[in-house]
Parts: sequence; C-alpha cells; structure tokens
Amino acid sequence: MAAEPVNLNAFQELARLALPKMYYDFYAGGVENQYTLKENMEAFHGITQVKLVSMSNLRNRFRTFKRPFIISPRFWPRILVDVCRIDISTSTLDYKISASIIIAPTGLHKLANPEGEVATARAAASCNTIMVLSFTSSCSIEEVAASCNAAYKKRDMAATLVQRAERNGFMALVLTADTPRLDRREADIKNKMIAQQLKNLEGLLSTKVTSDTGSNLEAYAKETMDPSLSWKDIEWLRSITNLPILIKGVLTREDAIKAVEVGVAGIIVSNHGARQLDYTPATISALEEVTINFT
Ligand SMILES: Cc1cc2nc3c(=O)[nH]c(=O)nc-3n(C[C@H](O)[C@H](O)[C@H](O)COP(=O)(O)O)c2cc1C
Repeated sequence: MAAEPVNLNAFQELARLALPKMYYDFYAGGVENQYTLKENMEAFHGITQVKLVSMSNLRNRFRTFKRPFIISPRFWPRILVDVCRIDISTSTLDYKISASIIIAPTGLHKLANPEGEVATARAAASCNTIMVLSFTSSCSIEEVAASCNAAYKKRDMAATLVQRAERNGFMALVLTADTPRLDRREADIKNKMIAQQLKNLEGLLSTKVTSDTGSNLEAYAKETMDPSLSWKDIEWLRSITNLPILIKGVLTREDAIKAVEVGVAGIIVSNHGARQLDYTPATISALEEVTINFT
C-alpha cells in the first residue's frame, strides 16, 4: 500500500500514479517551454536559499531597479515567543477564515474525482475556508451551492452566470483577467485533450467543440474567450451585480493601481499557475512588486 502522503509533493505523486496521463498533464502542466512553471517552484525554493539581507537593504534594492530580478519575500522568525495558542485565522470580505489560504478557481475536477467540485467545496467548508468556483467547473453552480454552506464573450451569458451565483448565495465574483485567450498548452495539444461538456453552460452554449488538430479546450476557448476584455468592462460588471468584484491575474503595480482606481473589492496576484503567458515572473516574486505601493 502506498505510504500516507505527508506533503503536497506526495499528493502530487499519488495523483500522477492514479490519473490517466492526459488528465495528470492537464492539471500539472504549464505552457510552452514550462519556464514560468519552473520559475514558480524555484521562487518558493529561493525563499530558503537567498542569503540574509536586512529589510532596508531589500527595499533599497527594490527601489533601485524598476523591475527587480527576483527578491523573494521571507519569513523572519522571532524567538522566545509563547506559541501555545496560534491563531492564523483572518477575515476576507468580512468572512472569517481559518488561514490566509483559499482554494483558487480550477476547472474540471471531475477528471480526477467523480464528485468533482462538490467534494472540493465540502473540503473547503470543513477547513473553514473559501473556494472560488471556476466557470469551467464540472459541477454546476447550483450543485456546488447545495453541497455546502463567475465572464464571457457573450455578455448575456455572463449576466446569467452572475445572477445564478447571486441566487445561490455566492459572496463575491472573481474576474480572471489574464486569459483574454488561452495560451498554448503543449501537453494538452499533444494529448489531444478532450474536456467534458461544461455543466454551467448547459442550455447556454455547446462546449462540445471538436478539433482534429489539437486540444478541444483550445478550439472551445477560441469560440468563447474575449480578447477585447478591458478595464471599461469592469463598470459593466458592476452595473449588473451588487456582489464584490475581485480581479485575478494582477502581476504589476500599474495594474494594481488601476484596479484600485476602478474600485474593485480586491485583487488576486497570480500568473495563472504558469498556465497562461510563459516567462512571466513567479507569482510569489510579483507580490512585493504589486504591494509596495500600498504599504
Ligand atoms: C487544473 C487547473 C485549472 C485551472 N483553471 C482555472 C480557471 O478556470 N480559472 C482561473 O482563473 N484560474 C484557473 N487556474 C489557475 C489557478 O486559479 C491558480 O491561479 C493557479 O493554480 C496558481 O496559483 P497562483 O495564482 O497563486 O499562482 C487553474 C489551475 C489549474 C492547475
């Protein structure tokens, strides 16, 4: 019997063994040369590898270069502190959650588990945290909402999804702003990746797009994603909902400032798990770049 998984790497290895290669590659891969995917991992490793530099030095270095190479954020542990009671809970959008960790929107959970996002939402609820439901989920908004305590080219369809989210008690909308088109996911193309019909789009749009030349995800994305999506569309989104709106995919301070200017409720710093533009900085390296203006 396989050993009990003790960390994320072990879970990943279990998933590799359990899933068909096509699905494992879909979940685990980045785009093109996988440069940014590696960069994401290395930036995490870098946290423990860089020599100690004083905080003021770090800040000065950061200000000297307009775009720093990589200055990873660090933990600076204090000693002799009573740690009998540790509370890392926090609140976001006025909801108390157990830690600053939430589940990012990810599509097609049923490729890995027959219960799909319903199971993921239950897990999130049991950890007292938030799950962001992807519109490319294998389960519908209603199924997920019932199991525990989403934008598009076609605006009327987007409005329908927003209304369904509101009706079902979702507490905020996350607009993924880094995907005006799907970038080249070479593993999916090689594997001729076939996605399931998207549950949330049943009755709205057929997602059974076929393509002989590569992944049907790519062919489907061409039909639906809107390369013209821009800041002005945030106003439209705000006009159809009272839910707080967060923008996902921010990597630069300029965009963070814009997001504040258009009055969104929050931003999510992200390079989309290295699944969109390759050669972007690692998400964790972009954090200081984005937040330095707001300190
Ligand atoms: C299998 C998979 C599917 C994903 N689907 C979506 C999606 O539908 N919408 C979205 O905004 N991000 C999606 N993502 C990206 C994640 O939300 C997240 O940005 C990524 O896992 C990396 O985390 P980071 O943003 O903290 O760097 C997906 C990621 C994976 C691995």
